[in-house]
Amino acid sequence: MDLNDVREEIDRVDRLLVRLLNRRVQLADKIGRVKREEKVNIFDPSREGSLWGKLDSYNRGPLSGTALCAIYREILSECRARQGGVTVGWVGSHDRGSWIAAVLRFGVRAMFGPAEDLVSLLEGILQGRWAAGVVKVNQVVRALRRRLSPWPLGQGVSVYEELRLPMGKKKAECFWVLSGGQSRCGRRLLLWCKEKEGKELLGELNRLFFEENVRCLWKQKMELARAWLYETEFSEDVDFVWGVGKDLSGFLTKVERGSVHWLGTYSCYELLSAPVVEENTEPTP
Ligand SMILES: O=C(O)C(=O)C[C@]1(C(=O)O)C=C[C@@H](O)C=C1
Repeated sequence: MDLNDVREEIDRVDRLLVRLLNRRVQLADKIGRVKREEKVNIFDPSREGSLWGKLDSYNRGPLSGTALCAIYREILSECRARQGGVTVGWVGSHDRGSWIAAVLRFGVRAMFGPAEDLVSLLEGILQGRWAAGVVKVNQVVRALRRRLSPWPLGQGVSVYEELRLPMGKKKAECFWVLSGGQSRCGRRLLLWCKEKEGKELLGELNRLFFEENVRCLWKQKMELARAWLYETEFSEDVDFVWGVGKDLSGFLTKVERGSVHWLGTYSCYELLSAPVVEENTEPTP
């Protein structure tokens, strides 16, 4: 194989890619003009949610999903910036995890601002100061346990995505992307675990966090979970499908990719064992 021949081919592909990228940016500019005229928000989390699903289904490899995601993160970041830009709030000045997650989600062309706590983040989103917010799931859980803040769903702010940042070999830190409006994912919780555990955890979760806000559904069998998703996914009030259990994400990734609007998975045990932090015991920056 002649190296120069392959490099020439790469040059041709690069030229084409750059041309196509500019075409995409021009189309986003067009949308930006309409959005300005009609006073529509630049950041559209539902549209972006469906875009991630579509990209994944277009990708036949060998490009990895992670790489495709990283490339599109910056493409979208540029498109939003040209439309006027989005500001993203993040909670947790004492640890930079949420900020890193925010940059990894919104790219280098977004603007970022720290929020004192979850309540100020929710307020900032409601008041339009931030188009989106990123918060560690454990921080939401802690705030809920201290009854410091309302469950964000149904209060004018919704959870749109869950991000997982790998931390070490086996661990990952979970973050939520919040934004204004009603996300298309409902208020149902899909628990995916053994019957006995499921019943216990369901009771505990309801008692601790969700009260009347979230309808919980527990399914033990894959076929039932699938039937449940088909039956509910496009109905109005299903906005939030939250799976708990190890196998669920793999199953949905394979079977349902692109059709489930948003799905987060989290271990119930991690959630429930999150320490209750008393007032004034937060680590200081
Ligand atoms: O579809 C839109 O509303 C756009 O503005 C385009 C676009 C994109 O570049 O794909 C950009 C920003 C939005 O958050 C969603 C998608």
